Amino acid sequence: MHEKTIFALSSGSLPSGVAIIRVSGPAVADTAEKILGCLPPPRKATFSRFRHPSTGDLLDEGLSIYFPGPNSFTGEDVLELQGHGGKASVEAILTALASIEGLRVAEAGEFSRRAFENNRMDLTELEGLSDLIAAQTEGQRRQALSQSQGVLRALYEGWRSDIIQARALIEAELDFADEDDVPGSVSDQVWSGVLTLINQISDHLDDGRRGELIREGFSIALLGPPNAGKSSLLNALARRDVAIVTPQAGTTRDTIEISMRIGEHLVVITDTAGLRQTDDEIEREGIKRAVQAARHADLVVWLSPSDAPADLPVKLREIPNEQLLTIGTKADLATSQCEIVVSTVYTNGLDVFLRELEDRIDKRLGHGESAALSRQRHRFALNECSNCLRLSIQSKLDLELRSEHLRQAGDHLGRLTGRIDVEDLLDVIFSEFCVGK
Ligand SMILES: Nc1nc2c(ncn2[C@@H]2O[C@H](COP(=O)(O)OP(=O)(O)OP(=O)(O)O)[C@@H](O)[C@H]2O)c(=O)[nH]1
Repeated sequence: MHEKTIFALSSGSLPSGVAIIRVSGPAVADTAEKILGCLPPPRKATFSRFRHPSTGDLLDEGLSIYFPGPNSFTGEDVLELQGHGGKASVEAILTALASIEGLRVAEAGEFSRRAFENNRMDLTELEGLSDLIAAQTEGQRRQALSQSQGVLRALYEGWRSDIIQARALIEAELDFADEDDVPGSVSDQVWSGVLTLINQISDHLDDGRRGELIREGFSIALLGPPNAGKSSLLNALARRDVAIVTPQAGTTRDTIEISMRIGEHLVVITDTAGLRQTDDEIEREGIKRAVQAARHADLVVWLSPSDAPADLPVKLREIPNEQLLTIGTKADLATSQCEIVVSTVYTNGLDVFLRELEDRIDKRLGHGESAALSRQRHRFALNECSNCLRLSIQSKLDLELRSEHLRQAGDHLGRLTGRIDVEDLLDVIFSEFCVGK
């Protein structure tokens, strides 16, 4: 239980129609008495006048809602004041709250941190909540919402409890090994269960980074020879002049990125330097970066000008087919062999090109049909868990050692949901949150 009661503006930037100020902690009832004159009935929106606790001056009027702990967002007593969203109105209430003994302004993510500490949410649910607030696309919203509702928590806690149960059986076998009434074959069942679990974790990890790509953005690199029209295409997609376009070959030297939505997903598109042999040191560095961008991209679009078709250079031939899309550019100048052709001068073909991109992205990222891990942190913990499980099923090892590997595997999952040993992680995780959340 925290001694201090915290408060902050929890709604968005001001001015706004309505502003919500949230107060959480042991002094909520006292605060309500001082500001509202009484504690409102639990979980009922109540019309209230907000007054300064010492002068009695009317500051604003609106709704107040009291959520008694532990059934509140933070698990503590919570009071929400919904007033007018003017800067001065909000400032007056925040100042009045600050004048009350035992109250202080909340730090970024502090309400959520209290929710975690009071077992209202686990770490994956809180990360989902943080992603939900940051979500810009339908895909991100859907993924974040289901994560905040506990899809990953349920999955990982289920796996952890399977491991704990397996370990209990092994420990029993160790304890009663000398007694006749414990069948020696118990452990055979346990290890086949662990093997199933290893396969489930491996399927969950082997998802083409779907959840991470939905969250961070699917990356597309535009590559081609100089003057193929890469920067023109980037500008057409962005609908603004992001990159310099000139008739001079080799205009783009560095990589240029834009973020945009395609269909339901966030996409990061990178314009790159045209690929050619050159002695120019700066251009060579640009080309090196272009090749790197291609290797890291989830999809490479190769631009082949219709009036001077260009094959994919040798150094890019290792890119798998499903990660490559060749399009013909400058369709207004000549006929192209490519299935998809665009002209940025007459802006034709762009809709077909965008549809193709959307199809490919949807195929890779899906529509949130199954729970997907969404952070490197999850991947790391699951890999570690899986490694420990693999060690545990090695029959040549001592049973005690195998049980210890099981314990470690469970602990990696416990760390993932925040059930154990995460103090060092919390500052990093909650710093992602905004004040008031
Ligand atoms: N006719 C025609 N010209 C185009 C089209 N797209 C681009 N161009 C012209 O082609 C030239 C090169 O275009 P950029 O978009 O700079 O080509 P780039 O591939 O980025 O070129 P680098 O920076 O040299 O790699 C410019 O003069 C553009 O106006 C098109 O669809 N049709």
